[in-house]
Amino acid sequence: MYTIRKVLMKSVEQHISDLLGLVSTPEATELDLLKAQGTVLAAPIVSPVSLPGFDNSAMDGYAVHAADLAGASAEAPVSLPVVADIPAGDPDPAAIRPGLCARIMTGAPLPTGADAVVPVEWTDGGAVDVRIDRPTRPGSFVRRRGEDVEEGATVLRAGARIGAGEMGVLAAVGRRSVPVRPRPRVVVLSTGEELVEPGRPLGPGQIYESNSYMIAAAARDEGCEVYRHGFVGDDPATVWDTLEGLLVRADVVVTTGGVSMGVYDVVKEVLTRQGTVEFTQVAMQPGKPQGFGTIGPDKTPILTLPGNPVSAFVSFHLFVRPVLRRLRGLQPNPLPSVRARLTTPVSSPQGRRSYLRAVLAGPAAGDGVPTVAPAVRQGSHQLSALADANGLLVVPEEVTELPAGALAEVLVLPDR
Ligand SMILES: Nc1nc2c(c(=O)[nH]1)N[C@H]1C(S)=C(S)[C@@H](COP(=O)(O)OP(=O)(O)OC[C@H]3O[C@@H](n4cnc5c(N)ncnc54)[C@H](O)[C@@H]3O)O[C@H]1N2
Ligand code: MOO
Ligand SMILES: [Mg+2]
Repeated sequence: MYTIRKVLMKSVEQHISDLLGLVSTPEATELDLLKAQGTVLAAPIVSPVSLPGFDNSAMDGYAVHAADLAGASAEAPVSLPVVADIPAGDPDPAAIRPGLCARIMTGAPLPTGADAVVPVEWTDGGAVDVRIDRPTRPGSFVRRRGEDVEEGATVLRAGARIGAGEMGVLAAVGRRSVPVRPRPRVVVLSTGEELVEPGRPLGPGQIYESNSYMIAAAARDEGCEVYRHGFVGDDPATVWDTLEGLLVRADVVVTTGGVSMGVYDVVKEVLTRQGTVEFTQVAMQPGKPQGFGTIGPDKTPILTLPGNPVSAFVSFHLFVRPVLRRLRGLQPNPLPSVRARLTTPVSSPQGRRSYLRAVLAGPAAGDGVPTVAPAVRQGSHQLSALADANGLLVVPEEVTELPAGALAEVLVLPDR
């Protein structure tokens, strides 16, 4: 028997705010630098060293007293005796007296006395005596101690995401490990009796399971540690037992399928009984049926996404992503958005905000406005256009038609 209930749909914003109520940013943990990529700093990083740590040469050349080269020119080069060779890593180069110079390599400590470096290209390259054909100034091609980072300076703020640049800075100031928010552990489970693991033969009425792969990939792109359990059929006891068994691995559980109005919509059935998960309809397309709450003794947050693949994809980017960002220690910002000009007209249901898969491209006209081409196939089951889409075109609730040439908001999907 169907139980039919008219539900007032809630707004996308309200749903996001309800979901964010489920999670808070966890305690810090210390991670080895190599394992910290993609995590978020829990405390500012103060440098215990200066960068550079000592005055050193910016060029391969000669360490000189600038005053010795006054008046040097191509016609009247100055010749200086070369009294030392200073490679990078030289622990204690001898002082250079006026009238003398030393060969010096990039990164090598500037010897006491010398106040400038002359690049080898400005000389005859001599090893015993060197002829230099132009003057220089004190400080020329010298990298000063502390000119990049002063000892005691804050080099990274709390909340910074550790990417390649941050990694470089951390290593450069000598950090071996860093205090970060632990990577959220995301368990992904799909449901549906019709599903078959890719690679196996398909029977009549069956389809390949794709949601768990897609959602797991999206969560990994968000810096999470993902356990993709795959899928279970539509048996309520199996669904519950599987979920319960997975809780030890999860900071958050994401399911797909079984949340709509069907008599086999098992996720809704099982979790409604638990009483801690709420099922609702959001005024959007795709992605209308949504569920959220907590399960198990530790009140693990669970987000139940609709089973249609495109609905699950859009739900991830709108709803799961901000939750994961908060767990990671980032601001739970929505996807960035741009205004773009539509290449073809689109239509959208009254009262629901549409998110259409689209391809954003550079401006076609001289007005500098990017263009947005909505995919032709927009059904919630038609996932082919997901492969090319780099944006989600937003059509507001009250708008049912947008003509070609109209300006529209486009959410920018993360780079892959
Ligand atoms: N009478 C109504 N029927 C439906 C409504 C409604 O309001 N009234 N809503 C529709 C909308 S909108 C959506 S979205 C779907 C949501 O469905 P469920 O979350 O219950 O998901 P299922 O029924 O399990 O599956 C829907 C669809 O997606 C395919 N699917 C499911 N899981 C996967 C997977 N892991 N990989 C690939 N494909 C999957 C499944 O085979 C179905 O075709 O409900 C509408 N119905
Ligand atoms: O809302 Mo469903 O997610 O349109 O296909
Ligand atoms: Mg269903």
